[in-house]
Amino acid sequence: MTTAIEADGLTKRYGRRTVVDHVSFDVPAGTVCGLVGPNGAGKTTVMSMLLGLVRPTEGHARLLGQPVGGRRANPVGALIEAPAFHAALSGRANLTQLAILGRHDRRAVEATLETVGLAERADDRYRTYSLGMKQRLGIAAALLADPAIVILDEPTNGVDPQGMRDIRGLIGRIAREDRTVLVSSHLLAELEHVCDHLVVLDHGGCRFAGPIGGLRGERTQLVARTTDATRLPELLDLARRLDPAADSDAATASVTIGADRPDEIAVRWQRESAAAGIPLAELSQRRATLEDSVLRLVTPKDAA
Ligand SMILES: Nc1ncnc2c1ncn2[C@@H]1O[C@H](COP(=O)(O)OP(=O)(O)OP(=O)(O)O)[C@@H](O)[C@H]1O
Repeated sequence: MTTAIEADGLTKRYGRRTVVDHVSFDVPAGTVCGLVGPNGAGKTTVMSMLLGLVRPTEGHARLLGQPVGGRRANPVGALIEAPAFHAALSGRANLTQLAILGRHDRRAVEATLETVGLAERADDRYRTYSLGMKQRLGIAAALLADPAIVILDEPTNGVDPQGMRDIRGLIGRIAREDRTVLVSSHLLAELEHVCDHLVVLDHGGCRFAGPIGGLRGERTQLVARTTDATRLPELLDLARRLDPAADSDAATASVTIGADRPDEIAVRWQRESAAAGIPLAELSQRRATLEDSVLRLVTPKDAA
């Protein structure tokens, strides 16, 4: 399988601060890869290095085998930060200007307007567009040169739920056109249904990189509910002996733990709760969601 994006030890320091720390990952051609992590994790900086906009302090990147920042232009289109369009011009006029400036085929304007679902509103002024439409026009601009790789930085940021769904659908369509998409978000739930691959960043470091199946449903969780909410702290103490990352939820008087061997852990937990005299109403198993799995990889805010 061809590798579309190759990050090899990418590192960025600003003064003494390391904001991206030896990040390495490969994205196979034709896949959608999500780049996720909390605010400030380093997503934009990694994307900027892949685009040659920021020079790595160490490490290097290749796009379809070509070094980033080398002599040959990289086959990449991007939406990074807010797209800069002329408010008084229509979507079509804005794209046409960009096509002229970039010496792209003018027919690409109509094709990309279709792809991003803006053909019907193409003659309306940019300033009348919703945030979701503005982002889609930004994606259209990224597609003008017919790039093999598309890099989108937080394209759904601030967009309403319908707009988000439109953008997710669009990302799927772009990938089906045989392109590789790298898309970032601090909200995994937004991306999990469109991504094949995932790169998880936290405090500049790479916590996971690979096919999403490697994370999804990796662990089972046990949820125990007590009928006596005053005993919840004790139940949590017991749970933390089995899984230091166990967490409690006061609203449901329940405690959740991750368990690789759920049956064995359930028996132990039941026995120890009974010995401590904590009444359990329910002990159930559920598959950890992808978000649960990713949250386990990133440092909680209060521990940062
Ligand atoms: N030019 C710069 N000079 C100094 N520090 C910078 C610069 N650019 C980014 N940083 C810092 O690097 C860290 C990572 O920033 P980056 O924008 O890459 O994170 P992010 O994951 O994209 O965050 P967000 O989700 O908030 O956009 C932040 O702490 C940021 O303040």
